[in-house]
Amino acid sequence: ADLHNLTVQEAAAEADKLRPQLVQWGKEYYENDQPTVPDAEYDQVYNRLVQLETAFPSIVTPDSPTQRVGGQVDSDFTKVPHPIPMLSLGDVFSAAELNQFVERLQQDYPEVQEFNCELKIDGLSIALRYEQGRLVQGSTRGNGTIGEDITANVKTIASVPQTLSRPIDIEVRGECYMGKEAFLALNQRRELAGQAIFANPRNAAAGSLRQLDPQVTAARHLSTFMYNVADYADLEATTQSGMLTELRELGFSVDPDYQVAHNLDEINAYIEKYQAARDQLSYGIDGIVIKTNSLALQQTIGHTVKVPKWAIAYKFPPEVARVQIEDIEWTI
Ligand SMILES: CC(C)(CNC(=O)c1ccc(Oc2ccccc2)cc1)c1ccc2c(N)nc(N)nc2n1
Repeated sequence: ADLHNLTVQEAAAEADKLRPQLVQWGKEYYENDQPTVPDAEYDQVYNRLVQLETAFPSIVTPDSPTQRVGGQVDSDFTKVPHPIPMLSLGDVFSAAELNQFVERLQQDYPEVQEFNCELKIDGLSIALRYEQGRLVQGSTRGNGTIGEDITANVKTIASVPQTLSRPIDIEVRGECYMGKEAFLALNQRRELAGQAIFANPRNAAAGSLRQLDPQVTAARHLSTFMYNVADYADLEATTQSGMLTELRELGFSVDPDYQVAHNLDEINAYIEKYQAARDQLSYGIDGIVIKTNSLALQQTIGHTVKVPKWAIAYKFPPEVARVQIEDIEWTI
């Protein structure tokens, strides 16, 4: 029944029915990995219990599944400010526009002679904060200046290091994504359970990260590729490519496909290489990011309110889902 016309007693009665159900399903899931219900059904019942307990805090019991360590009762996540904003990227959709961007940049700043080319992974941006080399907070990009706290969830992602190789304070940003295989498997499970499937890997990753229950996130096989440091003052690197190498040495998962380019021809060769290899990659990419390689020059060139002026995203046309013609019913 709709939350608003429930009495406290009715809410308590409904919650008392849902809890043992979730505990039972949780046991099947976490102990012998034999869930009798699909994730989506678990999520649905869990979120109903969260709604009931949020609307009627007096009915919360200490043993409620929502009170598990790391679980959060409030359905909206704690907000996390990004003092150093997580900027967006300007987009271009053709070689001509890309050439224009590079030529104009080199006209304004002739000293720009090196670029770093990186894949643009089809996921969502996250920030990871470490103190003395230990993970203390994970957050989503949100609107670039305010994100959501997803610390408990990022801790379940295998590629997120809990401890770095050096005990430094650092905030690292990158992409959280779901690989193609994990995406297809998840959608097959949801299809079998008659649940709505995710339209693309990005939505699947976002839905999996924004789970109130970290154990559900853990089962979604998320991956990360880190690509930026909020304040790189303590790093040795003086270039974007060097910073990525240093991030890998610190223990982060970094996409190895980055490559330094010295001119438009080398940039275009990189783009052609990955446009051709797109289907073979184990994760989705929606473009290529070209950055001025020198970190000092990045600071000189600067940024607008929303995007850096020393980087551009060259976007690929959206991958079309191939459907065999014989699968389509023709109405004559
Ligand atoms: C370049 C940047 C926008 C990150 N950089 C920033 O967010 C950023 C943030 C503050 C900056 O400068 C400031 C420092 C202090 C205060 C304000 C701004 C500069 C860059 C970006 C965004 C998305 C990317 C993506 N999907 N894939 C790859 N491979 N790279 C990406 N790179």
